[in-house]
Amino acid sequence: MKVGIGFDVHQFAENRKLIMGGVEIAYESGLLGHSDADVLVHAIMDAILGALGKGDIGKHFPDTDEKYRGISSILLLEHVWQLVKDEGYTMGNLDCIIIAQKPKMSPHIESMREMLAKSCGCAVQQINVKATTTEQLGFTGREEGIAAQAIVLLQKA
Ligand SMILES: Nc1ccn([C@@H]2O[C@H](COP(=O)(O)O)[C@@H](O)[C@H]2O)c(=O)n1
Ligand SMILES: C[C@@]1(CO)OP(=O)(O)OP(=O)(O)OC[C@H]1O
Repeated sequence: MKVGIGFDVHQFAENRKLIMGGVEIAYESGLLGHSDADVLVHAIMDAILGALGKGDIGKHFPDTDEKYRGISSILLLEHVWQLVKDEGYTMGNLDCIIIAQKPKMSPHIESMREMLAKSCGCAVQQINVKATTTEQLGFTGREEGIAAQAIVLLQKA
């Protein structure tokens, strides 16, 4: 078995789509990034790469490379998941948390789980997505951005 953790933060920006766990959420602003800035998927990829001992997303997908501009992070996750398969591992379970004052994530959680399970070739039941506010405290509480954390357990296939 291999375990890994991931964490990421992106700031809010106007005229950007809000993509979370591969799901587009209708909201007044989105997140800024070189990619689609899907902060949840970024934390998940870092957790997976950590479990594999293969660095982080900045190493695999540098933000200086134009080919990643505006790219769907779900596509990047599918690439990372191929590395898992190449190493002979499969999903044990993935747990993650979105730290956001707004918007409300709960209506979108099931769609996110389905997207993530599809990308990682596993059952929805192996993926858990949670959300919390920080009770108006800190940068997330001031609605300056969104953070996400993830932990993954990989098992030998
Ligand atoms: N952006 C968010 C934040 C929270 N939720 C849901 O609300 C519950 C209560 O959050 P607290 O921060 O007040 O503890 C939380 O457990 C989530 O179910 C959400 O959907 N979106
Ligand atoms: C995903 C990448 C690559 O497009 O870009 P961003 O969307 O800026 O995300 P970040 O978490 O800052 O770092 C990884 C990047 O290399």
